Amino acid sequence: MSRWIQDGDNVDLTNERKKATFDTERMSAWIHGGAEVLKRRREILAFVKSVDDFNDPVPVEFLSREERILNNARKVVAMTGNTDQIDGSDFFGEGMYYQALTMGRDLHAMSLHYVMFIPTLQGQTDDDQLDEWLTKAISRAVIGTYAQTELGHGTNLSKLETTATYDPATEEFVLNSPTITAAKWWPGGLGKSSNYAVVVAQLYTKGECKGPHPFIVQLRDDETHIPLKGIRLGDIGPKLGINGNDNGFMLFDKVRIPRNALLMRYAKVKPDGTYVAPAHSKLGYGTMVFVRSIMIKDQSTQLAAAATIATRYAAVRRQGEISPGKGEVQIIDYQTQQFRVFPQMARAFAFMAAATEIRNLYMTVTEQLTHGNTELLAELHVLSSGLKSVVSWDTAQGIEQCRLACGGHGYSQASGFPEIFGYAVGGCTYEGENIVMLLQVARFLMKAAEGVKKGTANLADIGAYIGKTGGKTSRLTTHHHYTDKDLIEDLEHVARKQVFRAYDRLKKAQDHLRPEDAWNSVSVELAKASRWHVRLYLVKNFLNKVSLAPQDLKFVLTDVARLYAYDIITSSIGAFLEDGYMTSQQINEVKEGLYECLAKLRPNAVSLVDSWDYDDKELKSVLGRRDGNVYPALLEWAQNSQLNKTEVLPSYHKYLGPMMKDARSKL
Ligand SMILES: Cc1cc2nc3c(=O)[nH]c(=O)nc-3n(C[C@H](O)[C@H](O)[C@H](O)COP(=O)(O)OP(=O)(O)OC[C@H]3O[C@@H](n4cnc5c(N)ncnc54)[C@H](O)[C@@H]3O)c2cc1C
Repeated sequence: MSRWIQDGDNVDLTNERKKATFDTERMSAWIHGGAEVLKRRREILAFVKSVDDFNDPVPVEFLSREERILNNARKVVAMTGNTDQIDGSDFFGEGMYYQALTMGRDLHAMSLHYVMFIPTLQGQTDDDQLDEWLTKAISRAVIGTYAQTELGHGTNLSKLETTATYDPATEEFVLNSPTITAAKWWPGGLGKSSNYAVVVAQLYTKGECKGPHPFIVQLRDDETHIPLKGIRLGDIGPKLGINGNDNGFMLFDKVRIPRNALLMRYAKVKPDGTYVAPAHSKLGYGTMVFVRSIMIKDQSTQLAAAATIATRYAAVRRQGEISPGKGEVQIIDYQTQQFRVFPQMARAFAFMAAATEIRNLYMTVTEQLTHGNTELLAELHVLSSGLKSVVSWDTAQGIEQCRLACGGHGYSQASGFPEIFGYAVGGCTYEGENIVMLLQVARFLMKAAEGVKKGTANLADIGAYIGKTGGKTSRLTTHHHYTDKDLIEDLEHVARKQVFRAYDRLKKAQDHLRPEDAWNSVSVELAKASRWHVRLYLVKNFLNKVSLAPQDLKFVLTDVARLYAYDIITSSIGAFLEDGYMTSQQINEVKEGLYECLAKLRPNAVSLVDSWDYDDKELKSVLGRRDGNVYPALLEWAQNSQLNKTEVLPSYHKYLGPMMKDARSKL
């Protein structure tokens, strides 16, 4: 390697960092919730880096699936020995950082254990069950997963086919998969790792079906780990991403489980088979809401990682010329490049701000529920469903934009993008398919619109704009005088208009169609209304958070927040023009504002992404290296390829060599 010296063109990122107009360290503290949290995060990172078992001997993208699963399992066990250092059960806080550093864009044998199994036990068991199961789960004496989805049904829970039929003679439930489509399909860690699961099955008692309920079920023998009699289990095979996880399938053949396997915090079955219904029909949704809430943080972290890679690489990479004779240009100086990458950075900031809010709301609701208060449950359900949908969607698209912005090297696994995308895009589907989630949000919006029309609406915070009467035209004059208040009013106008457009169309359709058909016939408009509702929330929340930021950070954060909002407006120009609410001149003003933000963010870009404080070990991207020393690192990374371990591949000897030899002999 020493024979070839470094190309003098390679950019030292320290020069980029000197251009920043703010203090990166202070920005990092602001992002992470204070200097103390940032310090703790760094301590954890330093600790994890110091333990050999947490590190990957070779980059995981070079491993087979089995090797990846083994690699992850080793880290899980290393984590067990260090739980006093790292509490992996706190997925809002340190657990998340831990995830990011050690497993990153993969899930491991115990991911579902922490994200779904333990939270379900905490949320759905009665006191006796909690005593029995939580200690075992937290100590890792058992590894659990969450098995709800089936081969035939995921979204439509009411049509799940797995049955749990109560037998009062033995005080047991009989778990059964009557058909192939009843096979549980997808649960993380089910294929080979977990020995327990929360299984969702249709509860039958006294000849009546009471709908889907959660049961705790042992799947594998404690000693041998072989599936128990009557349970067929396996791995579902390779996927687009998350291949270090053994997502599994499972079929039951009349498996008997005790009565108290039913998680009985809300619904109960008495020994004689009498069913006791939960006090509130939505109480069982707690775990889903929890996971959706943490997903906002998780997704924003993935988009931030992608934006970090694309921004740093854009500062390193030189291509083409702007002024002849002045040498090749850092691609970050092209406006088109800024237009592609900076909005992704802005989105990641906006999503992180929302993640903090939704976390706080989740905590409040959980506290209220312990006192039997369900007042905010619906709001949390709507907000978490809508945010989950919009954020995961925009994250997936944003990652792809970042990848494209890195040209050919973005296509290499060395960039990190394939792993990031493969992981993040799964979030569009699990925990509620995105469109289905938007349609759930739309139910709330249609109810709110109905209330406004009838004068009975009682709209708190997030839905209040639906009941407002806004101006007929935008107040925007020039982008220099475009206040946060004006901007929010403009977005509120479009969101409100879409809510009532969907509502009016729904009402019209209901005149001649059955309610379900009417709903389906306007569902594209309904989903649109939900998207606007969520985007409005994201902008409002971000602007508000920025308005409370320290003065020295506020300048640059305002550019970031404005870019986020302007990008939303300029991506949907028609919505602002169609009813004459804005003129094309006003839209041009927004565009000017956007271009100005790009130019203002250019000198701050590298430092802004630095503020997320990713360590190279976390980022796992050759292109996104903190020191910008991309090219030698790419050559070194490629040496990991199995194909480079031999001078000539056996395939040459077996197929290609003889073919060419034969062809040569015939010339
Ligand atoms: C990476 C990954 C991990 C997963 N982990 C788990 C796990 O640990 N445990 C578990 O139980 N499950 C898990 N799942 C399954 C996941 O929860 C389901 O895939 C998800 O709920 C969607 O259900 P589905 O696959 O049946 O999609 P479908 O519902 O069949 O969706 C297919 C299409 O139909 C549309 N559609 C469906 N219903 C409607 C409707 N009512 N109105 C309009 N359009 C509709 C959807 O929008 C979508 O476009 C995982 C999935 C993935 C991808």
